[in-house]
Amino acid sequence: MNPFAPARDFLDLTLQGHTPQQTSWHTPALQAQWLGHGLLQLTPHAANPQQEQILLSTGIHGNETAPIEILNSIINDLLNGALPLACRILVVLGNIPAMQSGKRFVDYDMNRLFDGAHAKQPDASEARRAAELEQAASAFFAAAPAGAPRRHYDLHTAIRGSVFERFAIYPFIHERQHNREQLAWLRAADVETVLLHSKPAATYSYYTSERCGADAFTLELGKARPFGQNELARFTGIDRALRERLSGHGTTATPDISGMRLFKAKYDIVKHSGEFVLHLADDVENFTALPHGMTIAEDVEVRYVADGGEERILFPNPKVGIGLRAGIVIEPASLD
Ligand SMILES: O=C(O)CCC(=O)N[C@@H](CCC(=O)O)C(=O)O
Ligand SMILES: [Zn+2]
Repeated sequence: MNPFAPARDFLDLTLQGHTPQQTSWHTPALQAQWLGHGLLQLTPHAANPQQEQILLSTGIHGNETAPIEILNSIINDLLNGALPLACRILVVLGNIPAMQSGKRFVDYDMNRLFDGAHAKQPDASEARRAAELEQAASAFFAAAPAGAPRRHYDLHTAIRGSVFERFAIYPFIHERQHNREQLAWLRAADVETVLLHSKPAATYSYYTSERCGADAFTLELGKARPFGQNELARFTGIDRALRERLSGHGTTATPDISGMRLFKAKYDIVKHSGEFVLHLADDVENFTALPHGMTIAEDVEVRYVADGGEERILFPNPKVGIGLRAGIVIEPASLD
């Protein structure tokens, strides 16, 4: 039986904006619960209470389609029994109107609206959805057995190409250590570069890390392309690693993170006004080194100048809204 019929599957149903005829059903291996548009919870019948609780989100930016396709294919395999499920998961397809129109966002970048920031943009269509996604994450983790590890992988692709093709962003954490087992798993997923954020942010991964106690990551898995135009062969590492983790085989007792490239955020380049100018061409890739003394960007009363020769640029984007981050200057780091 296909619970999403006449839609093909969960993604198809979500893009069509339909509600399934049944919102809760069983397969021989699991219970599925459709919790709302783009929200699907799967619980294995034979759950070990100490097993991980994993939130998998994607489509927070509607044009970042490769991870949406990958996650949908994993869901299909869990539902049809081709892939065993060992842990309770919540799947979130984030910005559905933006996915339908192939855009990063409709009114406002959703990944700047979490941790309460939605209250400051009440007119943006994304504000209500960000509040819903916070609530979905909080309810999912609140219902987890005490002591079960909590994870959140927020899957993205980036606007620009990248010197290091795949990378993770580790939200700023308070009074916790960076989780080496998680880093080793990322390495096994071919994600060998990690940016350690240095301050709180209004992103979904910061929200679940800070408010839900999850080991949370924003994963940048390649370059953003429209549905159907992704070279899925470039995403086999994360596909394999997620499948292993969900079926209970992903953890390593002796985490090895040797050879991983670690960076930390030094400061944000902020677009303060319409006068903002970025002195980096459109084809400059993420992680490009910034020579000492180079003017990276200028705005009214501020010049951003590279210092020391070890700095690199991440997410340069002069088209962001005023007041938002137009790039991050990063530098090499080591673990605490
Ligand atoms: O390619 C870009 O310029 C942006 C890619 C992207 O969406 N990145 C995330 C990173 C989130 C974080 O800093 O944790 C974002 O900008 O929301
Ligand atoms: Zn994104």
